[in-house]
Amino acid sequence: MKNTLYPVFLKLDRLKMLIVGAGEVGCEKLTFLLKSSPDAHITVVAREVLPPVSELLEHYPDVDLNIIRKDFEPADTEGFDLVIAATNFEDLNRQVRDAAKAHGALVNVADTPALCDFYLGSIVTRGSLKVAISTNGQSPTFAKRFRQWLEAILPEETDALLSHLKVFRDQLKGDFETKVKTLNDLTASLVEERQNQQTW
Ligand SMILES: C[C@@]1(CC(=O)O)c2cc3[nH]c(cc4nc(cc5[nH]c(cc(n2)[C@H]1CCC(=O)O)[C@@](C)(CC(=O)O)[C@@H]5CCC(=O)O)C(CC(=O)O)=C4CCC(=O)O)c(CCC(=O)O)c3CC(=O)O
Ligand SMILES: NC(=O)C1=CN([C@@H]2O[C@H](COP(=O)(O)OP(=O)(O)OC[C@H]3O[C@@H](n4cnc5c(N)ncnc54)[C@H](O)[C@@H]3O)[C@@H](O)[C@H]2O)C=CC1
Repeated sequence: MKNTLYPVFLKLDRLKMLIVGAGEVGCEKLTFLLKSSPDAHITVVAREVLPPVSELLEHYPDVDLNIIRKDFEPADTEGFDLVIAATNFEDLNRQVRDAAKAHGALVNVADTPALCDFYLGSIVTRGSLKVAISTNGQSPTFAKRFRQWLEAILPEETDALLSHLKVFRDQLKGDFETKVKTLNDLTASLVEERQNQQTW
């Protein structure tokens, strides 16, 4: 099966996100979102809210997380750029999707991949480096395990290396072509030395 998804890296501090449903799945999505993007602006609308969701407010004291305990109404999706439907009712999730689409948002429907405009991925972070993993919806568990494997093998000094490269990059003189060649020559050993060292 060909994976035609196109990954992008969203600046969630500039967007408004709504999550409808705050059970196991809403909580999981929210936890991973905040872990990666604690500067996100997130509103949660749910009839009932699991305690771990409210506890996130203690874990991220500066977070812009607005938890509203109420039944979902279509008007709740107004003004949001991204909407996640994570209730335990398929029909309700579809209603959330329809309302969100009518308001121009991109939608993720947790129980129905066919209705999703985007999927959430497994995420590995090492300072400035971020790797997003998707299995095309085939096996989120594989995505999770692959994340854990990458987390285990990525050296701690990865972020320091990126910082050094940024300093070097800023100091480079010459035209674009010369800069590209210098940076490629400098980093060639990263690929050569590591090739065939680690396998999945
Ligand atoms: C399509 C997608 C839509 C979306 O949610 O965005 C989707 C859909 C579904 N997930 C289901 C189940 C599980 N999901 C997880 C975990 C994760 N799910 C995530 C993403 C995605 N899940 C998107 C595709 C990603 C891709 O392309 O690979 C991760 C990566 C990111 C995140 O959630 O933030 C996160 C791991 C985070 C991490 O640890 O790094 C686990 C494992 C666990 O929790 O241990 C299970 C149980 C085991 C199993 O079923 O595999 C079900 C069945 C529900 C049911 O049966 O009722 C559906 C619906 C369906 O497939 O029909
Ligand atoms: N994408 C994914 O990674 C996964 C998706 N799922 C699917 O996600 C869905 C949700 O599962 P859980 O979180 O375990 O369910 P849950 O029962 O723990 O939580 C459901 C949430 O929806 C809220 N809700 C229900 N009716 C509502 C209404 N009218 N208005 C506002 N909020 C309402 C509940 O109060 C609760 O907060 C299920 O359909 C499940 O199949 C399950 C596992 C993983």
